[in-house]
Amino acid sequence: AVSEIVAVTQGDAASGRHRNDGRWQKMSPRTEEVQEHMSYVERTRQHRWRCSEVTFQCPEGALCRLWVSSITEQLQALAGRPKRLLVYINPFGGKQQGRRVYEQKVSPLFARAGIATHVIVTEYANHARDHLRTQAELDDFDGVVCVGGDGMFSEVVHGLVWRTQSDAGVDHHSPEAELQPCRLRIGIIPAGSTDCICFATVGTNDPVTSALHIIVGDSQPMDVCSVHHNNTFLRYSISLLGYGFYGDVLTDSERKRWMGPARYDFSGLKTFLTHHYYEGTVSYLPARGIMGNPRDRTKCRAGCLVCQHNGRLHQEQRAECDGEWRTVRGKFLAINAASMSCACPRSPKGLSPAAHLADGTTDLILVRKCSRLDFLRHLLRHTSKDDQFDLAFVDVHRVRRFRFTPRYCQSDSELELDLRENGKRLFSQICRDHPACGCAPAYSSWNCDGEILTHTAIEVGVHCQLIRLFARGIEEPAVFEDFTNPCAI
Ligand SMILES: Nc1ncnc2c1ncn2[C@@H]1O[C@H](COP(=O)(O)OP(=O)(O)OP(=O)(O)O)[C@@H](O)[C@H]1O
Repeated sequence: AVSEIVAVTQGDAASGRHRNDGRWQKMSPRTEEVQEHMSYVERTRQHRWRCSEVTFQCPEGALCRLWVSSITEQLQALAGRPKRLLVYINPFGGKQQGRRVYEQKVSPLFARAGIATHVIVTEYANHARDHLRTQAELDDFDGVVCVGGDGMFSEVVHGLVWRTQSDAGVDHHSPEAELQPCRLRIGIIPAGSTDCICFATVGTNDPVTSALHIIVGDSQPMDVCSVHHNNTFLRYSISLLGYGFYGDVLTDSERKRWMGPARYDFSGLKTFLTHHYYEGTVSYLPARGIMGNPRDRTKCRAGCLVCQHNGRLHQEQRAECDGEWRTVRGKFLAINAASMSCACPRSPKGLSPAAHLADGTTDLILVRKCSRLDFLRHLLRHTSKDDQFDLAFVDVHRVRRFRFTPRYCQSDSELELDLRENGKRLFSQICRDHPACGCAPAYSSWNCDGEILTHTAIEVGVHCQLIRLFARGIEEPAVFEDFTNPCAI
């Protein structure tokens, strides 16, 4: 298909650039012949794309020129293809190969496709975010590309969403604000350590594949959650918000950066053994009248009908967003909000296998206090074919908004009521206020896409299809279905 051609150029058979390996090459080379070189997308294993080349021999220069100009015209008429890109490279992401990856694998492809670039190598954390917020001349570009990992992608999302709201005069602090969708698409050239967003939107973390998705002008809408505390904006989340287990794992692993990637397994095991639970109140607004539910076993894939249908509903019936809030109080080992499946090679099914990238909802998973053994059963089901939500102490709800208040933040009158209901709680409350006594801490932290939030009492709203990526979703159903890896939790 024309849409998967990268570029065509005219060569000269006599120039020494003559290639004899084109699959459709029919004519015997003659010195007066001219050649047309065509580069195109070829699919290989595991969602990887390659840029392959075919050479056509043409006996007449005029005919060849006609071919080249006609195909080039068709390529230029493809509306979604970017012509000018703003590129941010994190030289320190992952294995610190961002610069090399871009220069050797990506930049030559962009040049071949006739894409002009403005490249900025970041000098400090949040450089890309701050540049996008204030200085970047966004009108000059068709997209923003980040070379790095999920942290770098998050920076670009924060910069671009902030700038879009600021330009449109939207107050992003208000949890109820209707945010403006971003005009520019975002491309991710994976050069991080986890590349979770690439796995979710492309199916692999291969720089050439991502570059080709950018060149052909793919577009994958994505929801973004905004996280607030007391009507103040805290952060955006694209993949996972986790309190309790995943918050504690992150807090502990941050203290052990010197261990390298092994720190996640170490902190995971330690947090599991510690088995802390946290009291609090979760309120949520269920997503009503939409297609799909968290346990229907459908997977979000390229051209996802659930995302298309629910995205349309969201656009047409904004009133649906007002419904009845529900409240759950209790002791939780984990509270997770998964805005996408969060599947990656380490966790083949992900936290919520049927979650969607762009349906305007997040899957709120509540794991209530249970025994260590039961919690282990729940965790192990993330790597098996069994339903991880089919357990008495686990609830999952597809929601549009939610709030969490840890118990120590509850109002005095609520605490008093609790104390009257159960005198024993007085002792536990005293312990919480005096952690020196060695009992369990009263509160955990929120893990927001790998960053620790500064507040525990939060309000979260999902913004349907707020951003678009240069991606198309995973093309086939089978991906990372390797349930043999016991570490994949
Ligand atoms: N020049 C820089 N110096 C220091 N830190 C930077 C610089 N540029 C970006 N950063 C920060 O580095 C952090 C990590 O980068 P990145 O996400 O690219 O890699 P990673 O953490 O190894 O991968 P992943 O996020 O996929 O695990 C980001 O949060 C980003 O804000």
